Amino acid sequence: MSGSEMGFRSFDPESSFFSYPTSHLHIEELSASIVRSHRETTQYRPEELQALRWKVFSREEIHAYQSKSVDEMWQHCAVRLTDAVQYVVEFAKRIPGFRQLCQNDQIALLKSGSMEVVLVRMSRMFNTENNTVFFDGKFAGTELFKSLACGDLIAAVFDFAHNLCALRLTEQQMAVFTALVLINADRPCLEDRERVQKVRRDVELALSHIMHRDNQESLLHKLYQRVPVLKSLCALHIEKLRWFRQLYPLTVHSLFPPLYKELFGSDTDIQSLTTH
Ligand SMILES: O=C(C1CCS(=O)(=O)CC1)N1CC[C@](c2ccc(OCc3ccccc3)cc2)(S(=O)(=O)c2ccc(F)cc2)C1
Repeated sequence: MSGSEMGFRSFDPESSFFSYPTSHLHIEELSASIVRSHRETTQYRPEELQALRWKVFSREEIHAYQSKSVDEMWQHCAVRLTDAVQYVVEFAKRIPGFRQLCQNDQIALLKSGSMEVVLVRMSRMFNTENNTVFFDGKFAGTELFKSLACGDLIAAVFDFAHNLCALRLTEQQMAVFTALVLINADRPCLEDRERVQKVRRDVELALSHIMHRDNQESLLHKLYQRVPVLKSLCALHIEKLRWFRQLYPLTVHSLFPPLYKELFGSDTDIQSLTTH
């Protein structure tokens, strides 16, 4: 092992956090740990999705979804989104660097990043050949979501999933990319931004390492280009939620999952994430 691969730890008296040139071994271990966490916290494995790929909704089934009321369909998607977010919370908690952050910063990163990770994970569930996404056990096109009355959000969600799916990331690349989406030192309300940046730097090294190993470094800039689109998608979701909440305040208040309201509602403090 060369000197740089050994990586020498130097204790930084100012902080309890070792500041060391990241060793090659540390990055390999971090990548493996993130991939393992991803595998343990995705609701469907790639081979399962492959098998389901052509299982599409019938015209009658699509009609049934389109006949749902706006509030019923919104509630349905809110419940599914909350389910998916809970898997993202579990994924985050299993990322070595994430666990070492203070509780408030873990919550701040999840509040601003969990939806983005769901949207990235959604691209695994996308079929670019017929522009459908896995939903409620089968693959659905945008027309199925008509009763949500937010066609621009759905079109943008599908567009993002299609473009990312077309990059054909491996599960390992997807895993480390979602960790990078989550661990972002520019998020609002972070107490120890520097510490988040240190963890992020290692995840960035892990992603470069994996893309280099797979001979796909050309994908890196395409991946980084997708990040601002994620941000705009989440802003559009919040805007639509505000519109929906004005029309159906009681549905949001009494029928939406508490975690959904805490994450995406007005700035209420997040109880359920801390009790996890
Ligand atoms: O794909 C997942 C999961 C990803 C992680 S996983 O492990 O692969 C299991 C599946 N999703 C989980 C939830 C899903 C979701 C995606 C975006 C979304 O945007 C915000 C929103 C909220 C309320 C109304 C409209 C839009 C809400 C839910 S979904 O419901 O399937 C859904 C899908 C498409 C669509 F056009 C609208 C909803 C995507």
